[in-house]
Amino acid sequence: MAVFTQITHDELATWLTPLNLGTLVEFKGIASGIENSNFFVTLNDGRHHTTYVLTIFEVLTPEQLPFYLELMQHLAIKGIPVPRPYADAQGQLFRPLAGKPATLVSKLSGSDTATPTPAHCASVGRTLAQMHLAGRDLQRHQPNLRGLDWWQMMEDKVSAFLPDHIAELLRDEVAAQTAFAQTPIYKELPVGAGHCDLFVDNVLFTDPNSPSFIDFYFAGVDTWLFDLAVTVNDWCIDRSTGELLPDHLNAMITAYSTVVPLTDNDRSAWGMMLRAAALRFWISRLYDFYRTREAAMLTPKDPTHFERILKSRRSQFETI
Ligand SMILES: Nc1ncnc2c1ncn2[C@@H]1O[C@H](COP(=O)(O)OP(=O)(O)OP(=O)(O)O)[C@@H](O)[C@H]1O
Ligand SMILES: N[C@@H](CCO)C(=O)O
Repeated sequence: MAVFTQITHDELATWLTPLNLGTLVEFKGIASGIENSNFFVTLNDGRHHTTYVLTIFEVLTPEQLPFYLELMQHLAIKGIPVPRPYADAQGQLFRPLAGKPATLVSKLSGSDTATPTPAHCASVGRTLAQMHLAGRDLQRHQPNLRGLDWWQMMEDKVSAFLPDHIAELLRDEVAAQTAFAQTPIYKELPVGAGHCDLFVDNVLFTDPNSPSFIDFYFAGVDTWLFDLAVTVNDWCIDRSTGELLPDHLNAMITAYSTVVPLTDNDRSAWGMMLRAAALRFWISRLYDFYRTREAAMLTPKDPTHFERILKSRRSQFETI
């Protein structure tokens, strides 16, 4: 279930009026997703029925939202296949609905794939690189809020729940990433707006060559290589072992580097970035696992999947 906030037809119709997109025909909650309340909303502009996606933000604050929504708007205007948020006459991209910030964005076609192939990986890699280039002139800046500072802050909180040898792994990796962030190799990596959560369930396809990216609500300014590593760690793996699949990996890296060439420095950093990307989601899943159990709300995602991926990447790539 992913409708945490209930709304009425009248309440929504009133909220939609300043967008001037048409009259409300119907709306229905979207079942998947764990962060926000999402609805498909159908409007009639006098000639056509068009369906949009309404998101009510359950956790994100009005201070954090402008970056995500302006990034999506910026990318959509530049032709990157992402949802376009709609503004009212004052240019506001979100306004309160049922006491929480809410936005209306375009609905993209297609569905996610349960079985990524090298062809999917190639189109995702190419589009990710195009997205990185298109984001270079975005004016607004917000760091990846799930970056190194957050890992350091979360380490003690989640360690409390872990057996000693697993807490030791966590401590060791956070320390390795802290040291790596001080190296010239890290400091030379290209930085810009990234999706930072481009998992298989956040990409919709009408065919394997036409991906659209959704769910930008963990986006942030980080190294482009970290964004690519997050993507590789979900798209180019054997899902039971977490091991990298060479054909998927080659397809994604080759397609990405056709648009944004990878440098020798990028290659030197690659192993640590794959480890960083695994660490980021291991920590967030650990946190959600214990927090969600307390709240008894949703089935949490499996943290041991990323513990396994981190161990595998650590055995493959040494600390720099
Ligand atoms: N712009 C869109 N166009 C089409 N479908 C969308 C769009 N936005 C969301 N969806 C649908 O709604 C579902 C849930 O959206 P989303 O993944 O953003 O939820 P969430 O709770 O924010 O995310 P998550 O649990 O992945 O962090 C998606 O899997 C997709 O099916
Ligand atoms: N992609 C994240 C969830 C947040 O979108 C995960 O699989 O842990």
